[in-house]
Amino acid sequence: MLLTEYRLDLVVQALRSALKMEHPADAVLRHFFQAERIGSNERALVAETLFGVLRHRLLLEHSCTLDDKGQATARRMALAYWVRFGGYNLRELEPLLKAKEAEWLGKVKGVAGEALPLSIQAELPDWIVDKLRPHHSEADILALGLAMQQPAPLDLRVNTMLANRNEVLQALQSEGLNAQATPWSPVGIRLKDKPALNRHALFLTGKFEVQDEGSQLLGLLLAPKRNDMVVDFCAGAGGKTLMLGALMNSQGRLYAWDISEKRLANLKPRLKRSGLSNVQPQLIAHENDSKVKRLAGKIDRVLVDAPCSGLGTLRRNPDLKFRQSAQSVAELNEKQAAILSSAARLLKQGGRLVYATCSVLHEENQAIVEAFLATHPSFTLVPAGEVLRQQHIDLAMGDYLQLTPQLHGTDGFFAAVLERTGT
Ligand SMILES: C[S@@+](CC[C@H](N)C(=O)[O-])C[C@H]1O[C@@H](n2cnc3c(N)ncnc32)[C@H](O)[C@@H]1O
Repeated sequence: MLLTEYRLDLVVQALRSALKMEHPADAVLRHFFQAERIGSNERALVAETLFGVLRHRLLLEHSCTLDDKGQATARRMALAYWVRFGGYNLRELEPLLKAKEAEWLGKVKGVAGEALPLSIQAELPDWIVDKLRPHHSEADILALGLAMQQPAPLDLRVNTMLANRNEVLQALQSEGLNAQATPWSPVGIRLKDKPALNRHALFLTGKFEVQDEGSQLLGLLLAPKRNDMVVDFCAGAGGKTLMLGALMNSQGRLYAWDISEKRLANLKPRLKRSGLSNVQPQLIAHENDSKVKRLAGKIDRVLVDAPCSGLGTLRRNPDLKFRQSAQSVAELNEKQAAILSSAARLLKQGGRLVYATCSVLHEENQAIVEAFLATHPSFTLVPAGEVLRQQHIDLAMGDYLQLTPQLHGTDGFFAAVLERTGT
């Protein structure tokens, strides 16, 4: 796309807001597009550059120190991004450049990435590298960081209440879309490109929903049965609730709880499309809400999709690594432990709970589960690998489900399967 002063100016305006990190990048972009009525080419350029800059922010900031100006302004970050990652050459940028910028950008192009510190190569701030180091090799941290710099594909889940995977797959392929069955989830479809699907007839009629394959595997680990009583404790807008409801064939009862009225409201239209009639969305005040006491010991399956740092979703939300911090993770850890121990009260003997996050940090994952097991002797860890085998899913895992983009092509997910074996 031709780069003009006008287009650069739009990009700089959007980036200035995003780089403040006061709001999530996708919200910044939404507000920007509402305020600026711009053409589709400009929208694509602004979105691509904004997310690209956030993905590569550490290297770009380093690049901004390579001349005597040294400042990482929105303009310089955008120019450096275009030269280094956007596929533009200096000649294409020339008409936009001020004195000495061409010289500086020549240096940016030549930076040898391999010689930079791990944090910059992996595009993970120091506080995240520090948290990963005790549990991962440097090579693994780098592989994770590099995989998180790639945009994610678009995964769909076929709603088995209304369609089967082949039918949806064939329909999408016949429209010329590059669609493949996902490797592990039997109800998933992966699209290589990211077409806008929110007006697609199969979406509007509830035959598919957008859901990462990793998230689908969490539902398959919980494996609710048709007439079970199930609680989705942190249901949000219901990404996983809808899958659980379909796995139950719209039978039994599925409570979708959350403390956020807004998120539960977003579940309503999705629920309507899905054709499910076994889901009951309910607002709870906090994890010790009286509803927990009322249903204690009565529930067959509980999903705790805990609030977390979201660091497993950096492909989609690259700004999270700058919006979270060691302190916010510590606060989340307290919440995660409190939610897990309260939710566990719901289970009847023999019942199953899945604790899950979309984080790659040990302290949000294994550490929470280990501390729970140490203080709750009536619960036993069931190896996730074993549950996957029972579900005929050919994915090798040990005690925990641990998914990463570099190994599995999914977002980063963690899950532990716990069973109430005692009273
Ligand atoms: C990871 S998100 C859930 C995403 C959702 N399960 C999905 O698949 O779309 C975590 C959710 O936990 C909710 N939450 C936070 N604190 C909670 C609490 N104390 N009890 C229940 N839900 C809580 C948040 O509002 C948020 O919607």
